[in-house]
Amino acid sequence: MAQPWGYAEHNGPEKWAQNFPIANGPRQSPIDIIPAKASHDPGLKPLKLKYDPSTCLDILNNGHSFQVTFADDTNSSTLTDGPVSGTYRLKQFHLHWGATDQRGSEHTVAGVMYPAELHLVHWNTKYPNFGEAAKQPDGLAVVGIFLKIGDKNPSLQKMLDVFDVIRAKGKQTSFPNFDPSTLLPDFLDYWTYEGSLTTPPLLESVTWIVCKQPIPVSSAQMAKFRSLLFSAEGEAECCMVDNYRPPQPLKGRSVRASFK
Ligand SMILES: NS(=O)(=O)c1c(F)c(F)c(S(=O)(=O)CCO)c(N[C@H]2CCc3ccccc32)c1F
Ligand SMILES: [Zn+2]
Repeated sequence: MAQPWGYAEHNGPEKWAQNFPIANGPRQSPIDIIPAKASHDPGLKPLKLKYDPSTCLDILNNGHSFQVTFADDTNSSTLTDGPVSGTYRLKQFHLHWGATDQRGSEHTVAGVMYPAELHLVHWNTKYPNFGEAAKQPDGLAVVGIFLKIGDKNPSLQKMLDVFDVIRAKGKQTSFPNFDPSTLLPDFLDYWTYEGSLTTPPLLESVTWIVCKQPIPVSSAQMAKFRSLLFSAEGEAECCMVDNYRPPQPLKGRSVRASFK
């Protein structure tokens, strides 16, 4: 069985290529986004995100992040337009963050790291399900939203309020009627490029849509994110921090901007 991957010295991003050789592939994520080098594409449509809170199911500590999972058996919560064609269904969202407020995002902007980055993972409904879509070059679309230290975020607080129940790996609790629209920035200007999952299996099936405008999070809320554990109950406690992959080589890819 492949050695379980993680973010520690012995099983972290520098070691992933041993079990997942695609880690050195041509369209890996994340990347450093250099705004001056991104080309404005007037053909890019505004992002259309339609989320139905009744599709929200539960929140889980999966040992790599926390993820909020959605019912994806109908087109109730979808991403359309933007850089994609067709309809992509919301599967889950999760977060990456650092051990301090100075690091934690996966994408960087001209080398600047944010304290955290939210990912809303969607799959292309031209394929039968997430697993099949994840194997296709146009199978997934992930919306990335940066978190920036500022005011307390009441929407993030709704998740933080149940963190005591999901502190250890494998813990899950129902999380009904959460509206992910409340996590979106006011303006949905974005950069987009062809990339991959940023965790194993690192599949090169993601159209990345990274929003320029961050959402606020307080430093106290960031500290609460760091109270989660990578470890399961009964194991030596290991704080869930620095669960981010660093930027990967662009390898000739272009980054387009939806804005001037
Ligand atoms: N940054 S990212 O958007 O590339 C990305 C992650 F970074 C990440 F951690 C996860 S995960 O499910 O929390 C753990 C790995 O499976 C997923 N989850 C995806 C990958 C595999 C899978 C299977 C079912 C549902 C969601 C996912 C993910 F798409
Ligand atoms: Zn992610």
